[in-house]
Amino acid sequence: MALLPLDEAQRRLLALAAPLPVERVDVPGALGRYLAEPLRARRAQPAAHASAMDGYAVAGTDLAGPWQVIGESAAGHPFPGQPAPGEAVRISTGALLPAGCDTVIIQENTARDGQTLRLIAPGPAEAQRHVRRCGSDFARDDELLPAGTRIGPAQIALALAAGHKHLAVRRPPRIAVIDSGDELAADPESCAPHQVPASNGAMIAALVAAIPCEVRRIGPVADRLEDLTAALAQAEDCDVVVTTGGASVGDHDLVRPALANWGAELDFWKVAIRPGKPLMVARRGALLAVGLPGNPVSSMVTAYLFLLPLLRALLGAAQPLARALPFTLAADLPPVGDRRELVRAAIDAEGCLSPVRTQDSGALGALAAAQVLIDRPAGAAPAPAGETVLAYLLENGGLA
Ligand SMILES: Nc1nc2c(c(=O)[nH]1)N[C@H]1C(S)=C(S)[C@@H](COP(=O)(O)OP(=O)(O)OC[C@H]3O[C@@H](n4cnc5c(N)ncnc54)[C@H](O)[C@@H]3O)O[C@H]1N2
Ligand code: MOO
Repeated sequence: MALLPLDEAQRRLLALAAPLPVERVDVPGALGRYLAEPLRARRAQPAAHASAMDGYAVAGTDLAGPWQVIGESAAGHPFPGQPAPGEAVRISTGALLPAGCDTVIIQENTARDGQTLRLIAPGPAEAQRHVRRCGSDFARDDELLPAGTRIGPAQIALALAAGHKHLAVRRPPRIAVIDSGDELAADPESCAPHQVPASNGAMIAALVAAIPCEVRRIGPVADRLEDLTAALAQAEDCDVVVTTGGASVGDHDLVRPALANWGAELDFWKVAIRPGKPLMVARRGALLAVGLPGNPVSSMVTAYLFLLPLLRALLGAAQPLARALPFTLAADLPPVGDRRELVRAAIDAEGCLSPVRTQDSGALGALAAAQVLIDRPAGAAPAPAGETVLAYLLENGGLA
């Protein structure tokens, strides 16, 4: 099977991902999900002209003073009357402007003696200053966010401010993560020399924690066709099953035959990237299987490039793929071979990138020192320090 270019492999995977059913959840509970429909404003914000500062509300046609202070408009307690020329109303930040007022003079620019208020500012007061006009943040019926937008802290506040108690979002995907390999020890404190502590499953579960989903961990499972098939069968009620290891061409690499044994149909296998070449994707009805390579760095990189976008797509994200950002190189990079390379790198104090000490796909010590993946095209010439490169942020699943 020919190696697929990364873009094409991602496209093929995302084409298999139908967004999950819609449910309505309370607004704070929608954190990390994606809007299933556009967010419209059910009210205007501010709902009336409001003050942006603490001071005095006056009419824009009555700016010279002095004024008589005839009352107060506090947040939640509007002033009921309408000041006449020569009158002002004490006002606090966020409070509504009294009728007939369109200007706030900040209190630092005034002196008050009893109810008499004077300007002490060097210049004249300016009409319409320090006022948040009705609807200046948003107007009623405005489309505030398109469907497919991720709901973060600001979007939660916006939805509440726009008058929503609930939001329509997609239900979180259920995923099963299977560690497989005879060499894997479940207990890292009791690991014989011929064994390796199972770490990929926990790493993948931690990586997807940035995205709302239910994770079931399975294994470690032995390198036996029937064991692996039985492990896959345990994931039948899930939306996605993820395996790590056994994805390559060795005699004990059984994920492909186990997927076939279980009735899953292979969609593609092997992508032209380093690390992560043996990635495979299969489907069994609506259930998608993502076979990650066993090498820990390959597992992490392919989970980042394929599994996270898949979960976002199932949640209805408009932009499921991570976005790469430009960075300056602090060190030279070697040329790239015939597979697109995801170079593990650290961000220095100046915000520039240096590759970590080894790019070995088994080197977890080096992976743990990396904060980004530099995206290097296949066949690229050496890149000298100072050059701009594109890189994906690893933290929290990156910027999508
Ligand atoms: N003749 C060839 N050999 C290999 C090729 C190839 O094209 N031809 N591809 C290489 C590449 S690239 C990769 S990546 C690896 C991936 O192989 P597998 O997916 O079959 O992974 P395993 O052989 O099962 O394990 C590799 C390595 O990773 C460790 N591992 C596996 N699972 C876990 C886990 N859950 N937690 C921690 N560590 C794990 C395992 O012990 C091995 O050391 O194949 C190359 N070979
Ligand atoms: O692709 Mo493998 O992941 O080069 O080590």
